[in-house]
Amino acid sequence: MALKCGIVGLPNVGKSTLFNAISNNKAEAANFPFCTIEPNVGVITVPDERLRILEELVNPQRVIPTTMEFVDIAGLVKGASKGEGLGNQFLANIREVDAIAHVVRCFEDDNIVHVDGKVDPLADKEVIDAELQLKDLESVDKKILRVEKVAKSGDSKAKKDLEVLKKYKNHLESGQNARSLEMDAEDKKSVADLQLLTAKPVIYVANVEETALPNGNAHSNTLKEMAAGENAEVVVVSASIEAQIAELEDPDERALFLEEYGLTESGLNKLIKAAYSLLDLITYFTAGVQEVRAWTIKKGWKAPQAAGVIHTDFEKGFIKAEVIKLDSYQTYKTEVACKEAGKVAIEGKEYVVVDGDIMHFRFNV
Ligand SMILES: Nc1ncnc2c1ncn2[C@@H]1O[C@H](COP(=O)(O)OP(=O)(O)OP(=O)(O)O)[C@@H](O)[C@H]1O
Ligand SMILES: [Mg+2]
Repeated sequence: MALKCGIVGLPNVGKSTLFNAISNNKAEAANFPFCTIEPNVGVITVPDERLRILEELVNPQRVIPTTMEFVDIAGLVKGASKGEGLGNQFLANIREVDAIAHVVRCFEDDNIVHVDGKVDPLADKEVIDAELQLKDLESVDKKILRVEKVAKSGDSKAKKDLEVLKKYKNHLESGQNARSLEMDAEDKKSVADLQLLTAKPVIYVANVEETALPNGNAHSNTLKEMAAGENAEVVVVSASIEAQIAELEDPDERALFLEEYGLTESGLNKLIKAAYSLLDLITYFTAGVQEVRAWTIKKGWKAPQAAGVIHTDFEKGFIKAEVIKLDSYQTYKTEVACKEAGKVAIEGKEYVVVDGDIMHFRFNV
């Protein structure tokens, strides 16, 4: 289940700098099985302190974190929805991602050209939003044309679709993003096939100058105020610093570097984690002497479905799951000791996996 987060924004705002930092992370995770990489896609590991805790307890041969993909989508400009600056191609790239990291320039630097002449995070954000909205409007209009005919013939599903589509049309035409339209899950089905760009969950990345770390500057604060109104998160990073951090291989050196900038964690890590939870993803672990491993599932998944991420046979032949909580593992140190202390729960098909569960599946093939 590869989660893709697209890096979107105006040209020259720091997207590639950020992406390069991410790609360096990918090189670090090079011992990964099954990662095919396209030139514009970086497969990165999802940072998780719990893996280190498990590693110390279990002392396995290898530790395998879970991964996520970042896609560097080239800069969008005004008119992108009309094909300006290869816009259509880039917009098609956005269609394929699950979440959007919207990079907004918040750094002042006269040497770095801003496409619209001045640093103005809200105006920049609106340019991007408007292009995505126009593209969505195009999708909605096309579907309206199709559905209208069927609706006229009295088809009740088409009538309902039409009603929902018109709501989206009005919403988009008033300059708003599809994600802010309140719709129940049933109604949303009428637009699900369109994969609306502005319906995708978004995180804003405020790219500030390094002297503005750790808390950001006036520009990033403006962005935060805006984002609060959208219930969206803002991650403050300095892309150029992130690139430097990514080049440091020694964790101690990294920690020192971060400390110098008053940071406890790299902006990239924060961004990855934020993207992960934005998509309602959670992690469970398997822990054995051969391998300690993190697995990604969606919040709310039951044990058999979660087991299926490891192997389809695990899902098909699911019998039971043994579940240990991380704090029990930390207290009792081994699986055997956990068992003796009654801290291994035996769960059935209806068990909803909780973030951080350490799972052992029993199955039949
Ligand atoms: N936080 C920052 N502070 C100062 N300069 C920065 C910062 N982030 C990026 N830059 C500089 O901004 C310039 C543009 O960065 P970059 O190439 O990453 O932008 P981009 O968004 O990928 O542009 P494009 O859409 O054209 O590919 C680079 O010279 C980079 O070093
Ligand atoms: Mg670039």
